[in-house]
Amino acid sequence: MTDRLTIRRPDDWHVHLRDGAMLQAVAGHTARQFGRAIVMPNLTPPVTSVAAAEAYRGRIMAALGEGVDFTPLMTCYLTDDADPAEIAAGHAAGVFTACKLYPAHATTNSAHGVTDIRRLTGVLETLQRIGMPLLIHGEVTDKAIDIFDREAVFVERVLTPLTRDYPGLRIVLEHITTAEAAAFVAEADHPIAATITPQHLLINRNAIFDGGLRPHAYCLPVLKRETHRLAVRRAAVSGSPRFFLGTDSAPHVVGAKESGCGCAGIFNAPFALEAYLRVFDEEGALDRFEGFASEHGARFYGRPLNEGTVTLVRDAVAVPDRIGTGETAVVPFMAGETIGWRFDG
Ligand SMILES: NC(=O)N[C@@H](CC(=O)O)C(=O)O
Ligand SMILES: [Zn+2]
Ligand SMILES: [Zn+2]
Repeated sequence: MTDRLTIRRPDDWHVHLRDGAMLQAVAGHTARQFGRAIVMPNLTPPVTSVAAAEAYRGRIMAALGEGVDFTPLMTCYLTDDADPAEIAAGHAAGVFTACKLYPAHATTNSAHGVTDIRRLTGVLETLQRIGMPLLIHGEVTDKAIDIFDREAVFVERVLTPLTRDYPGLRIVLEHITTAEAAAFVAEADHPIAATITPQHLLINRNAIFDGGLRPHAYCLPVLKRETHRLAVRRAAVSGSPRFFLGTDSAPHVVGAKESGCGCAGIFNAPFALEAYLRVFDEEGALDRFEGFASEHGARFYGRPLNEGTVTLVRDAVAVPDRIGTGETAVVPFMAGETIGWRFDG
């Protein structure tokens, strides 16, 4: 039995670092484990300009303080009026790493998102031409579609034609949750990849209703049934370079979760690597963990692999019930549970 695992320093290819007091509270958790992270732009207001992204990057670095070796990779939130010239300029200047497509009203802070992908023709042509990745929250927003089917329907109705119309467009389907999404990404004759969260690997939709309503297990795309969790797990440990780590760590203050209309989002940053490693351990795939955590994403994004390493040790680590106080009090993923691995730095 392997009791100690050292891998190249990993990256988080999908994270919400928020702003203000919450940014101060959570940024260090991500920077402690990861060398780089793709930072989601769904602030209020959203990050839609080069200037806003540069300012946000500055606030992230200020929150971390001096001497922290961490690179936030910034993204541009696409709206119906997104300007291809601004996006291309931001990419050329090294400010924008990717663009993020939120279908309007699909998830937290997506009210300014895209109402119809056909409005993005100029943007998509530009992204394809300059090789800039399009990151997608892949759910249809049609209220007539059952919430558990919205990702699979998105793959069929939106993603399939998108890959046909833009054969060179680099796409990351974010936080996949279904067998349909995993199969599409694995098999498509297209430059496409997917991020996978720890929660979609470790729990299924029963967790939302386990003895009562569990708001801290609620995220979007919503957890699916067990067969989907198993399909996503197989994809993660398959060794395919198209699947890589993206925590989707999405903190909401405890009162916003434990509410008559609780926010979607699971805060998993403090024990992210430990949670993922548990999955690879259970699957007998420890030898594939480094690819998933530290190599596949960097290669897809055309970035060098990180220097340096991190080490995880087999150990009983208790996840606290709550982290922080007041306006930054959050309940972490797996609160009150014990994880079998400890991050050793
Ligand atoms: N995943 C979530 O449930 N929530 C995210 C938004 C998102 O990634 O869709 C958030 O910003 O809170
Ligand atoms: Zn999302
Ligand atoms: Zn997210």
